[in-house]
Amino acid sequence: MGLPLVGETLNAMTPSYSIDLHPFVKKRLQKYGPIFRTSLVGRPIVVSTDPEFNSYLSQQEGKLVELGFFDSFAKILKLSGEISTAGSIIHKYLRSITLNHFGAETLKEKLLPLIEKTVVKTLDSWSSQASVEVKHASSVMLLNFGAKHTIGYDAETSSDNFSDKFSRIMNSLLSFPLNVPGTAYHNGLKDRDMIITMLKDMLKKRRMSPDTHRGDFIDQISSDMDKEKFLSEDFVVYVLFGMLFAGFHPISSIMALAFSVLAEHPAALEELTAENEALLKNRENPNSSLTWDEYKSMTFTHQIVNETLRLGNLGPALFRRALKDIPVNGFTIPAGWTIMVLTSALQLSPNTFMDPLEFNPWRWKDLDSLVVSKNFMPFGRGSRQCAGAEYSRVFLATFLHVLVTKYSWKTIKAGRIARKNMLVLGASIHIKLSEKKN
Ligand code: HEM
Repeated sequence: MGLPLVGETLNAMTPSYSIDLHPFVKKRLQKYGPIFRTSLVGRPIVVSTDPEFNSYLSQQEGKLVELGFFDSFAKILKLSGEISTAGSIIHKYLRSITLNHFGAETLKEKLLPLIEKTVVKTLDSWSSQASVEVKHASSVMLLNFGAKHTIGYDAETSSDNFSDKFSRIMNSLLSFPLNVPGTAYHNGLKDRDMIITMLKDMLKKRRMSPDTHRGDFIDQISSDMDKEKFLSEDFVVYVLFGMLFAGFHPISSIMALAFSVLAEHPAALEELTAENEALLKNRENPNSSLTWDEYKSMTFTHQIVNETLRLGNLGPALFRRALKDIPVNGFTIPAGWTIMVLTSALQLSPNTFMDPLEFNPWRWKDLDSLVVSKNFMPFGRGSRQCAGAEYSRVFLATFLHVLVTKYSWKTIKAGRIARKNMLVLGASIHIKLSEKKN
């Protein structure tokens, strides 16, 4: 359990320059086996990489476990107890409103061409720059797109610069939770408060002019405030904040990682390009937008997305809180403890994925779907599975589609892949993008 108060936090936060599981986890798995305990940021925690126990827990939402967070995360992101219980009215509401605005139907009917347009415009601007830092530049694209469809934010006319503020909040999540002026954590809290104030103002404006229907997320949630008691002003603002936050960091990290792995695997890049160029060749009008059927048919592109999600392990753990004492393998997880379900250990397990650290998109052709469902869960599983999963997949596939059909790139500065701490992947890579000559 490490030292009093800090526990083993400092070990877990040490950066590691490999795509592999963080050494903090690896060492303890070797020493103690697939379930071990530790103490991080002041909390006693059980870490589980045991597929059977993890699978059992996923069926115990609301019975033995509920959503649990580190206190420091919860404080920055203003996560509240109200969303912890799976299946509660609040959880169901949040799930349904997210799917309503970012789920498969909306993607198919409305968002896909808008995503393509945004990617085309963004890559066009990247191609005029001498060097682009992919992680940051794609975060800006994703945040601005997500904010437009969540709160009607217009990055071109607004002076608020959401993307810089959110990047700083992200950094504060990676820092030691010391709330003293000058620290990244303190600055993150300040940026969060500024954004919360802006969101409050936006919500007030929408509430004052209910007739100007824009059909976005904030429109729906502000009109639902008249029907649902739990939608207080504070709660709605934190939901809006959470939606904006969810929409940029993981997808942009996967985009940065994709540039790295594709540059190192020319055969994969070649097959990806051939698949996407074939889509254009088979169209009556090569300039028409990507259709839903085309998106669904991009088999190899989906394999690239899966393999990058597997290696990237962007949601490397699910956090739960034990509601009761939970017996496991002759031990007891005491009620109130946090349980970290380490899905990343499964995604990098040689038992399922041969040579697990190898980027091998072809492996997905032969993997059994049942094995995949138990061992590959970048978006979680069960009743809490990510409501933005399809949106993320569509964004990633569309991004790759436009990238490889229109552009080639040179790596200017190879990003060192790093796990910035045991939970977060960093992959800063600088590229020069050039339009392909036909
Ligand atoms: C690559 C991108 C993403 C990854 C890897 C990811 C990962 C996850 C994971 C692992 C969970 C389950 C958490 C748990 O069980 O404790 C989750 C839940 C969730 N995600 Fe995502 N996410 C991504 C993008 C998004 C986006 C873009 C949105 C919004 C548009 C979003 C909205 C949500 C919501 C609302 C939930 C809660 C679902 C529920 O409790 O029913 N996510 N995400």
